[in-house]
Amino acid sequence: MRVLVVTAVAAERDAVTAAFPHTPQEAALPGGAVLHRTAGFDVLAAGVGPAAAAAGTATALTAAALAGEPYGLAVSAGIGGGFVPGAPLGALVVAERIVAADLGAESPEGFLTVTELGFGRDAHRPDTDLVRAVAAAAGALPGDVLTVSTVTGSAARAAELTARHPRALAEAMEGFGVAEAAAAHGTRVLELRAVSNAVGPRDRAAWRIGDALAALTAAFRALPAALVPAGSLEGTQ
Ligand SMILES: O=C(O)c1cccc(C(=O)CC[C@H]2O[C@@H](n3cnc4c(=O)[nH]cnc43)[C@H](O)[C@@H]2O)c1
Repeated sequence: MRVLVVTAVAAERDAVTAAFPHTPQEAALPGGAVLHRTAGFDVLAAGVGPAAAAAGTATALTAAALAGEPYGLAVSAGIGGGFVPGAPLGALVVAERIVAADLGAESPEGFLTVTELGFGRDAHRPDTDLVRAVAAAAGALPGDVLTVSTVTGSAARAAELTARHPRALAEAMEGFGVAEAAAAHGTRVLELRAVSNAVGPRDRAAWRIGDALAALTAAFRALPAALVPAGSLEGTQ
């Protein structure tokens, strides 16, 4: 089975495909997005945010299903903000839970999750064995990864998220969208983030994007070893 990897931007997509020896083959999806296919992994730069991620993931999963070659796993991957001190710059984080951290409602008593409001779910829990295998193979830290629509830019917001999600190691903007689309197809999901910046007061000059992209490439070099025993790469080359 093949693996679908969904990133936000092209630089992240290219960091993933750089892990593999062959030049990726390009394949157009309905609607015009382009998959980069290599060594059992199809990588899609679907855009920034959960809506773009869900739309791109659903399109790729549907196209594969209609072609009679469904994916065995969808992976949300890219750079992300790390909560200090648990996830320093350059660290890799694999999601134990993929959490929609700002999907819900404010109330005088505090934030209400979409689950508390009675609609759908506010978190997906990837397969525990798969998470453990990826953590061991790639040297990734297991913890919660938050999906937010607005990048955290203040100490107060970082503290609020940490109080609400004490197991959070990273935040990014796409994981929950990928996970919702994967769940709709009955496809397993993972989220893998390389930490480019600390979650907190905005300081774009301090982002270490190059180091994080290099960590992402290293993680995907290690990933096949973790996925073969789990059956996600059987029958691929
Ligand atoms: O400017 C560049 O060269 C560049 C190269 C690769 C990626 C980027 C991005 O800006 C990616 C945006 C993407 O990154 C995630 N992200 C990173 N840090 C955070 C954060 O602190 N909070 C939330 N999201 C973060 C996010 O998933 C964005 O989609 C630029």
